[in-house]
Parts: sequence; C-alpha cells; structure tokens
Amino acid sequence: MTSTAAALLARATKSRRPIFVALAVILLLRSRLLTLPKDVVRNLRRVAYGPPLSQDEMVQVLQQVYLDGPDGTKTLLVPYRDRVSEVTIKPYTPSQLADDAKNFPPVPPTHKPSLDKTFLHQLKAILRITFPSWYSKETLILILHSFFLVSRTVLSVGVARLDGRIVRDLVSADGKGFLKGLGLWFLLAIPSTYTNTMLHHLQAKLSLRLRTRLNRYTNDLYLSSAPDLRYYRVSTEGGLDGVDQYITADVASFCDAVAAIYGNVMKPSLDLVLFTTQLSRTLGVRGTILLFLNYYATAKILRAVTPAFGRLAAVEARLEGEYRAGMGRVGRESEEVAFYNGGPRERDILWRAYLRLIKHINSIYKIRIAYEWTEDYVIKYLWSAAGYALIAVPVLLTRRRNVGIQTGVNVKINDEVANRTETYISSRRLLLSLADAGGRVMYAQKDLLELAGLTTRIYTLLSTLHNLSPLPKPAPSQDTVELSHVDIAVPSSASTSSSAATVLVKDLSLALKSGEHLMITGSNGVGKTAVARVLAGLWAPWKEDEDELSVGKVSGGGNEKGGAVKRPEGKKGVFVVPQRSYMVAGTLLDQIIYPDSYEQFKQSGRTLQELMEILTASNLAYLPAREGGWHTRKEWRDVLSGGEKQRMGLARVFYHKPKFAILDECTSAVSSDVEGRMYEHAKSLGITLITISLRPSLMRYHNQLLTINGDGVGSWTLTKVGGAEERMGLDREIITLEEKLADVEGWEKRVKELTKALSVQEA
Ligand SMILES: Nc1ncnc2c1ncn2[C@@H]1O[C@H](COP(=O)(O)OP(=O)(O)OP(=O)(O)O)[C@@H](O)[C@H]1O
Repeated sequence: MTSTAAALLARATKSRRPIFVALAVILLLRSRLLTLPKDVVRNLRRVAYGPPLSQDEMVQVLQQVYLDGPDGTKTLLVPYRDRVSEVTIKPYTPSQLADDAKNFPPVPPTHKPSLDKTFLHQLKAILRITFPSWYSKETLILILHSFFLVSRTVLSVGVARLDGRIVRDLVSADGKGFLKGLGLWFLLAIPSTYTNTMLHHLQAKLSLRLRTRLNRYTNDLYLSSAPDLRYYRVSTEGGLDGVDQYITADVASFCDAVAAIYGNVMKPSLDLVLFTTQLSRTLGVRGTILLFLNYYATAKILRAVTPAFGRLAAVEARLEGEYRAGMGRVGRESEEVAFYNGGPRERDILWRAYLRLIKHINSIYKIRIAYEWTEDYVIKYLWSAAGYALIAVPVLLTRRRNVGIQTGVNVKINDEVANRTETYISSRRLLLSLADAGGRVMYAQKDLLELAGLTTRIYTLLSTLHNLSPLPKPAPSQDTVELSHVDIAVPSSASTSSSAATVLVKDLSLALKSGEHLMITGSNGVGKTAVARVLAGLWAPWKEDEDELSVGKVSGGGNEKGGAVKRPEGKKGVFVVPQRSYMVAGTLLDQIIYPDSYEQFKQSGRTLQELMEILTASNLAYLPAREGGWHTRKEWRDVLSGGEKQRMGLARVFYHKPKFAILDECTSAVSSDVEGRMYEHAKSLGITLITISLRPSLMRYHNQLLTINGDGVGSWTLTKVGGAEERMGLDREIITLEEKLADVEGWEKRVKELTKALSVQEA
C-alpha cells in the first residue's frame, strides 16, 4: 500500500515537474519583481485592468454606485485603489419571493430548537437559498471540500500504516527499510498538510459564499417596496425586534456553522467508518463487536449529559442583539443624549444589557464543564483503555497459540516481535485517530444543536418576513385623494389581541381634488400622522371584527368593512415628508433627489442648474458652496441643522413635484416667513398640500380643515377654511378671548397687592 502511494507520488511529481520549475522560478524572481520600477508596474496594471480613473471620474463612479441593466440586473461599481471593479447582481423579483413563501410556514411560538424534523425542514428551506442549484459554485466548493475530506482520511490511514512500518524496521534493525520509510514519511507529509490547508480554505470560502447568497436574499426580501414594505412592518406587525442582529450577526454565524458542520460531521464520520474497517482487519470479529459496543455506550452516556445547546445559542444571539441595538441607539442619537448629559444613564442601561449577555454566556460555560469533562473522560480515557484491551486480544491470543507451536517448530522470534510491534503501532495510531474522530462526532452533536438554534433564528426572520401579507393597494385615481368610511387604528402583530386596539379615527370620509389643500389638526397623539400613514399606504384601513391584520385580503382600494382609499399612484402621486427629517447616506445631491438614484436623476434629464433653483426656493442655495460641491459625502444627519434638514425635506417635494404632498409637521423648525414662501412655491408648482400641523398660521394656505378630536371614539370634523362654520368658530374664540381680557385689570390689581405684601414681609 505504501509503495503504491510512493509510486503515485513519484509519478505525480514527475508529471508536474514543469509546474514545480515555474513555481521555483517565480519564488526566486519574486524579490526582483517587487523592485521593478513603478512605471513598469503601472503599465502592467494598465494592460491587465485598463487605465486608472482620474479624480473626477472616480467622483462620478462614487456618485453613481450602480448601473441598471435592461433585464433588471444591477452592476455595482466598487472602487478599488484607482480603478473600479464591476459586480453584476440580479435581484430577486417580488414574484420569486412570493413563490418562496410556501417554504416558510410560520414558526409555532412554542417551538424550541432541537434536532428534530422541524430543524431539518427549516434547514432545508434555508439551504434552498444558499444552494440554488446543483451547478452553483457553492455546490462545486462542497464537492471539492468532500474530495479533500476523503483524501485526508485516506492519507491518515496511510500515515498510520507507515508509522507501524517505520517502527517495525527500527525494532528489527533494518536500516535501509527505516530510511526508505522516513523518506516516504516526508513525501506523505506534503499532500497531508496541503489537504489540511485546503480544508480550512474551502470551509472559509464556502461560509462566505453562503453568507453572500443569504444576505442578498434577506436584503431583497426585507427592503421591499410597496405594497410589502417589510422593513417597516416587521417589528409592529411581525412582532420581530432587533432585525439588524438577525440580518448581520446571525446570518454570518449561521453560515459559519453550516460550512463548519459539513466538515465536522462528514470528516469524523468518514474517519470512523474507514478506521473501523481498517481496525476490524486486525481485531477480528470479536474485537469489532466490542468496538461497536464501545460506540453505543459512549453515545448513550453523552446523550444523557448533553445540554440544550440549540436553545442556549438562540438566547445568546438574542441577548447579543439587544446589547448591539442599545449601542446603536446611543451612536445614532448621541447629540440628544449629550444635551441631556445622559451618558451615565445610557452606560447603566447598556451595562445591564451586557451583564445579561455575559451572565448567559457564563452559564453556558458552566453547563459545558460537566459536558466536556464527561466527553473527555469517555473519549480520551475510556476509549484508549478499550483500545488497549482490543489490541491486546489478538496479540495475547497469537502469543498463546505461538507458545504452543514453539515447542515443536523453530520460529524466528525477532520477526514475530517486529510484526507484532508494527501491528501494535498501526492499530494504536488508528485507535488514537478513532478516539479523536469519535470525540469530534460527539462534539458535532453540540455543533448541530447550536446550528439548530441559529437555524431557528434565521428561519424565524425569513418566515416572519414572508408571512407579512402585502398591504392593500389603494385604488388608483387621477387627480383625487379619497377616503371613504375608513377606520384607523394602530396595526398590531397577530400575536397581540386586536380587541385591545383603540380606533384613532372612526369612519373617516373625505375627498380632496387637485388644488384643494387640506390641513389636518388636533392635539398630540390623536392620530393625525395615522391618517397620513393610511393615505400613503403604510397602514391598512382597520377592520374591526378581524383577529388578523386587515391586510392581504383587500385589493383595489380596500373593502366595505375596512373602508376604501383612492389616490394617484407612486411618489409622483402622493409624496410624504415625515415629521422626523431623514438624511440618506450619500452626497449632497443624493439628499435632494432621494429616493431616486443618481442613475435615475441622469435619465430624467434634470440638471444641476435645476437642483440649484430648487435649493434657492428652499432657502438652501448656499449649501453646495459651503459643503464643497454636489458630490460631497458627509454624515448629513449631523452636518445639517434641524431647520436645514426640514428645508431639505421640502426641496425633495419641489424636486419630485408630486400631485399631492403630505407635509407632517415638517416645517416646525423653519421660520414663518421662509415657511410661507415655501408653501407658496409648492402651490405654484401645482402641488396640492395636505399639511399636518398645530400652527394656526398655516391655515391660510389651505381650503379644508380636518380636526381629529381625540375623544376616544375617533370622532372628527371636516370644515371649509374661510366658510361660515369656520368664521363662527373664530367669532366664538374672539368672544372667549375678550371675556378673558376683561378680567386682566382685576388680575393686575391683585398682582400689585401681592407684591406689596411680599415687600412688607421682607422689610
Ligand atoms: N408603531 C406604533 N406602535 C404603537 N402605537 C403607535 C404606533 N404608531 C403610532 N402609535 C400611537 O398612535 C397614536 C397616534 O399617533 P400619531 O403619530 O398619528 O399621532 P399624531 O396625532 O400625529 O401626534 P403628534 O401631533 O404628536 O405628531 C399615538 O397614541 C401613538 O402612540
């Protein structure tokens, strides 16, 4: 066997001679290549990758981010040094994602991760994403990995046999044989070590590829556009918190675990089979039966002491997520925290989250002590003892037989001892490898349980996202926004009782034609923004008598129970500027055109001159000069002041020129004169305004006033501004104020009396 291996190696070495020569030449020349003149290196790179980009071109590339392909593909432009590499990706289509939903039925709330049928089902559903076909690169890596795993085991058997042979030659003082064995030892070491390195490399590569696949899928699913808006609804309607932890850390851990589990289970299992086969040749039937009894006993003992690693891993991931989310919150809202000087308080909160995490990890470590102690004891010592016993059986039996034979025949005792030593050394090495493989198989159970925990996390994420049924699509209309008999309530997850939901606005009906501007007012928290959410399609109209969300079963503007919504489609139809300003990651230009991309901006034929006019109308004309141009990248959330951010929100309205703009208290930090000018400008662009505000001064830009009363029963009133009702209301207010003014004289007199009394006391 060993001579065959050596022959194979020798043949391989011979046939690969040119490659070895080339490698040696490269190694020798390496230092020379490194010191080549810079312009030669530059020219070589130019030939290989094309000319480098100028600074201007690089700025354009950074602005562009990606190119849209005609077939829906996106080519990402990834800057690297002074060049750009292109990565083409094809996003999943909404119909592909909808098709996949059947693979992700909801997880029962009582489910605990363990090695059962549910785990296999969940893993299969996820692996369908990571291994899309038999011809994918991931499958190829797996095949290659398997090849190296088998090679590794075969080489281990070779090493064990060679080990025995070398010691045999040593014991029988065969110098030639010993040297030959040593030579083979070094030769065998080359493929053995290479195989090990490749196994690590392929495992890491597989993990990374799986992560990329899963990330792309999750991102396409999560960041879905209307009517799905899963990123917006996953927490309120799906009841899933800390999604960022799921998508970033958990996906990475899951992929690492999957890539590792293959090697961790496959390799030791293969080792077990191969080594047992090899050993059974030496041990005979009785020995092999004993070996299997040994396996059985070990499995039983370890099963009894194995803790619920899956559940522990899932809890650890959740606690890790909570701690991470806390850190993220402080980073995001650092200025607010700093104004309150809330550092120490935040530290306490974060410290508590960290301690909970650490306490849990510590408890895992403690649980592991008992498990690992038993495992070590059983695998290392019990198996070794069993191994000695197993090896001793044939040796002792042969010896006894030989002793019997010796009396009549002349036997070469030296040869016998040498052969016995060879058998002993080979078997011992195989047994040690077997113990190691056994240990890893047993440990793989722990890995499998941890994988079950991570699988449950990823499956929960994907199934929650898949099971958010699309929001009802508002019925399209040309130039009107209409709500008829709509009830509005905070959407809740299916797990929270719908009877607990209070209706904020009941039976709301209004019709707004183009040019009829509406103002929505009412106290804080009465549901003004809620109306905007329904109009924008973020919330479905509420259906009272349903346990589930009023989504998914409604189309064409709602149904009779939930009321109906009609509006012009898309961001050109209704554009919302929310209460909290949002600044996107990117350049100054990106802030104005958001949510459009630079590519869309270029395709629309709009110019920088137009953007400048928009900024002028928003009183932000100074920004490009102040910030260093249109393509400057900054953390705009921190760079712009509160008022500037609000003005930027209106600049977006001027850029997109929608038919209707919902302005949700988005000018509260803008001075009234600038606010007035911007309102007039919006109107001059033909935009119909729906303003949510508590400022009476804004009433003059509107024709209708919707007041939400906040009386707990969802009542509301809709009046024409400037109409008889409105005037009567104002008259009533004037009378009340005049009555109050009449008392002022009396109050002033009383203040004087009190001041006098105080000064007498002090004297
Ligand atoms: N995601 C949510 N989860 C739970 N409750 C919510 C959610 N969104 C809104 N609410 C509740 O719905 C009610 C109405 O909220 P909304 O934002 O519409 O108030 P508003 O009238 O716009 O108030 P303000 O003038 O303060 O902006 C509030 O009581 C709020 O607490």
